Amino acid sequence: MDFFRVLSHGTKFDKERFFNDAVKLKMVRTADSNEMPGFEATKIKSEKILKRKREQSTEEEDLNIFNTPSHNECKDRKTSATASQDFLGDSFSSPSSSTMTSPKTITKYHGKMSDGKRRTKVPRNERDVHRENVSRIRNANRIHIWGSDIPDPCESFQLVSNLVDSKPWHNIVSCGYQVPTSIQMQAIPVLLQGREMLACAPTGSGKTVAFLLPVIMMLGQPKNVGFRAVIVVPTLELASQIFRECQRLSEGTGLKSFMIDKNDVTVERFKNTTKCDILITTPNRLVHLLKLEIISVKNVVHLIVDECDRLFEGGFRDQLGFIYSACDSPDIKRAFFSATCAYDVEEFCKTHLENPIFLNVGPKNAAVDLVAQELVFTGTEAGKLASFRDLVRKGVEAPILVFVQSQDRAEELYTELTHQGLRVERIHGGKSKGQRENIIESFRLGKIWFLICTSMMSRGVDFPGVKVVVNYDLPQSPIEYIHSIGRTGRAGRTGRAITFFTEADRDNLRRIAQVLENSGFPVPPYVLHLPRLRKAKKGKRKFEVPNRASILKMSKYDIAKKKRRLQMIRQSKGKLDKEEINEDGIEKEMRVEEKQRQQRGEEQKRKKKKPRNKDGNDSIQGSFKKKKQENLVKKVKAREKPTEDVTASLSSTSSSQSKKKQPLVHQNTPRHKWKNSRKISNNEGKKFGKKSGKIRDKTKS
Ligand SMILES: Nc1ncnc2c1ncn2[C@@H]1O[C@H](COP(=O)(O)OP(=O)(O)OP(=O)(O)O)[C@@H](O)[C@H]1O
Repeated sequence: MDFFRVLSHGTKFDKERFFNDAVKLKMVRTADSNEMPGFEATKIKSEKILKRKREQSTEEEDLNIFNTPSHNECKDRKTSATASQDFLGDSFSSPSSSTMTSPKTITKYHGKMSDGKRRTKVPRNERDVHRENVSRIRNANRIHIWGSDIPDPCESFQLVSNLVDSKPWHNIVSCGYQVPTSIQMQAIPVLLQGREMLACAPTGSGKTVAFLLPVIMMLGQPKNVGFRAVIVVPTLELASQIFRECQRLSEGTGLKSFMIDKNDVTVERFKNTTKCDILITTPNRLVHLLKLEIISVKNVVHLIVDECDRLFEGGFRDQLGFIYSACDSPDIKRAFFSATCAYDVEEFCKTHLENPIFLNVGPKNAAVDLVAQELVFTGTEAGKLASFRDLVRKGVEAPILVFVQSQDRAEELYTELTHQGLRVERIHGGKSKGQRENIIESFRLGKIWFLICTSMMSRGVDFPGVKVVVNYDLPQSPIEYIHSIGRTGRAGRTGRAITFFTEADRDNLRRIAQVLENSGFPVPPYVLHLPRLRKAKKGKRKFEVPNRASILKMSKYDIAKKKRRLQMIRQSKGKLDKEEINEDGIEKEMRVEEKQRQQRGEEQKRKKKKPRNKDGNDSIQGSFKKKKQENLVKKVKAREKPTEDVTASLSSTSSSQSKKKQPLVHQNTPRHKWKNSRKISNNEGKKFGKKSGKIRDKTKS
């Protein structure tokens, strides 16, 4: 019998059709069985049919989440899973099962049976009650799950096995997490059971804790054998955010986490990584290090891929494949997480994961319902800027994230908005790591109100305070849209998302409008009647971006002038504090500005403190005046001196000079003496320039 069970694991055994065989194999309870005396076999059979129908009606709802082409396959597997559960006996043996609603024997009126016989009141056993309880929790939390031998969800952190009073428990409490979110309720028990899974849950629903907590709990104590868990994410910003969260949750456990954040690949840097247990990285950096054989992932037993649908795109796909095959420990357990799920990922998980569990929270690929979404037609690019200014003028709650299509457009919008005196910054791939970190930190601290960013920031990054997201340029796909608006409305908070569109967005508009409509927000009817994008074009559009007119309203001359000015300012700052400017962080720049301001202030204070002269002049001015006067006196004296000398020498011989100045004397002096004096005065004119000549002329006249 056991051998038969093992052989038929996962297959469907039609107990209705082969009822007699099932009775022989003791797969169904009969009237003769000791467990349920007094019931006829036929009654049990009909009860089973009814029960299955009941289960199917609730479980079919769950299956709808996989309405991809693999839907039928999923359905078959689901039935087989249910069958295998029946076949293998009670599958609800997780620790939390005992803490569910206390089992009672309840009787229920089942209605008319399929064979037309009058219905009976059927006593329901412990297992039925338990199942109903589990599906009640799942339905209430919109948890849709598929797979075999699924553990029960846990409605509170206390119900997670071995968590209470452990170090991670204290960390959970100190983080202020009181109850698990929907994804945490189900994903934590699944991972703790050592199962492989694919999980999709809305943005901001706490997926990070959902995978970090079980990984930390299962790693237990540090072992000094190198990395035992690897978490792969698409961006550095997300990596550092998860690294921070990991450090918070693993505090006191002795586990060490490590993030590959620099391009520095020297062996020295990774020498001590054997003491680290959890590695958080972007795929390209890890692949690089693996190829250089600087680090090893041979002991990795937990591989977590966050934002998995993004990592299945473009160049990331090969890198992920490399990491996947490098983590080849026989005990490896893999889990894939994202807010949006792609068909490729599902197919991959179905074929490559071992007995996987598929988990979905809420409707598949939908925007988070706490965000109010708006579509705004702006006509042209100029209209966008006007609409944005209008938004600001009317009053919009900061901080605000503004998404644009490219780095260039981020720079252009930044230039335009800085004119308004808004506290704006931009962040994109063109910025260095240090700059990006500084900007994010300033944004978190509220020093920046408007952060202009590219799609690089649309995934995973958690700014709990962001109330409004503006899609200045329409995102390229509904998936990108869902992630970008998911930067607001996080962890149960509400938010607002405003999306601008122009005629250039004709191709993508319909698909994005569909997301709004599905969430119940108004969409102009004409948008929903736009022609569908052909499949071939749809694939291309992922990499094609609409040609948009420049955001800048200034002329090229003004832009060049402004650039020159900025350069000059930068250079002058560089002279002041070269080191700080080299880092080019906002805070540093602010500090430089602050320093300059302080210097200016001190100078002014010093000026104010200086004593003033009686006549109200500053002492400096007074002394300057004094000096000027002295100089003048000196000059005059210098000019006067030779004349005096001459007159003195003359006066010794004659008093012609005095006669010259006093014509009355002239008249009285003898003629020859006057002549001599005239001669001397002529010489004097030659000697001291025209002035004396002029004087002479005047005297002549
Ligand atoms: N149980 C909890 N109770 C309250 N807040 C929580 C809980 N778990 C996580 N959070 C908070 O929810 C916020 C979002 O979490 P997280 O970044 O993990 O979301 P996510 O699902 O990964 O989002 P995204 O899909 O955008 O990456 C964080 O600020 C986190 O601190």
